[in-house]
Amino acid sequence: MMAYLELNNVCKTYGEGVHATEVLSDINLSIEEGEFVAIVGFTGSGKTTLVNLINGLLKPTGGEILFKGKAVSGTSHERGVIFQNYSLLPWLTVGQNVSMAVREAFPNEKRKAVKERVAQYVEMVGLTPAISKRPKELSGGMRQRVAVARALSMNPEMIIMDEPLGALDALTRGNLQDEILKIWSKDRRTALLITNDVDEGLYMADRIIPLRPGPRATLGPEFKIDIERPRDKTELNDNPFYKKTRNAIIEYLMSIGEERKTVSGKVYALPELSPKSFVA
Ligand SMILES: Nc1ncnc2c1ncn2[C@@H]1O[C@H](COP(=O)(O)OP(=O)(O)OP(=O)(O)O)[C@@H](O)[C@H]1O
Repeated sequence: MMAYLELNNVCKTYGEGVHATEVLSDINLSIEEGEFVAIVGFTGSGKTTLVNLINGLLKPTGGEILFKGKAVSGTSHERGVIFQNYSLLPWLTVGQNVSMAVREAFPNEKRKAVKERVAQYVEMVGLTPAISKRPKELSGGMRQRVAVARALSMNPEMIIMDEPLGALDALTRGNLQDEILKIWSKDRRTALLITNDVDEGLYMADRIIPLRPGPRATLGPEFKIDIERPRDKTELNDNPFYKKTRNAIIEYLMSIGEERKTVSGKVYALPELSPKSFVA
């Protein structure tokens, strides 16, 4: 069977000649429709580059990226991205930020239908009372909710998340994880989450794949997260499979971190690995 998203021997080099840096090297990834995959990577290892390649903002230097069997060329509303920095337009209200996306994705939709769709997604992320506010009047968590609403309002088949919750406090982060999971499980959109937080990946994904540190970053072995959904954070902490998998991933990340350090003399920041007390 053809995979839903497929990366075959994908490489990405920035610059040319002596200034060339191969950021990603030989990336092979295959995601099935409806799957939730998390890629856990080190800071600066090329996570955003990978997102932009899959999204179609960047072209691979080598290899191919197939979405539903066709080579990705440019961005598409079929793939919605939630960026790490919200990227809201500061002079527009919450409703207007979402509306812009809706009109772009559904150019033929009538005003009333657009308005209804905007209201629906703003409601979904619990921001109806703030619909007329501008980004500067919102907290970081609220802004990220707008970004989530905006990406989902375009009704993408696949949701790509580039460290979407990195800047948020633990409580807000937990709430938004749950909201994204709720939306994802409702119609099982294919989802790709890029994160530096192993626990976030363990809580949300079906599979975790480490991105080895760059330059020439490549994907490591996958870890399957065979834990029933919906998952309960408090129970997860006592789940032997969860503990075993978490340890295995962390051990793997630490070992490649050490390897790189001795190879390049450079220090790479590790993803968040410390044990966490989950907020229920
Ligand atoms: N347009 C560009 N030109 C040259 N080098 C670039 C460009 N974009 C990114 N890089 C380099 O590629 C490497 C990977 O960058 P990228 O932003 O993909 O990493 P990241 O894992 O998303 O980082 P972070 O965790 O800090 O967000 C970095 O060393 C960066 O300096």
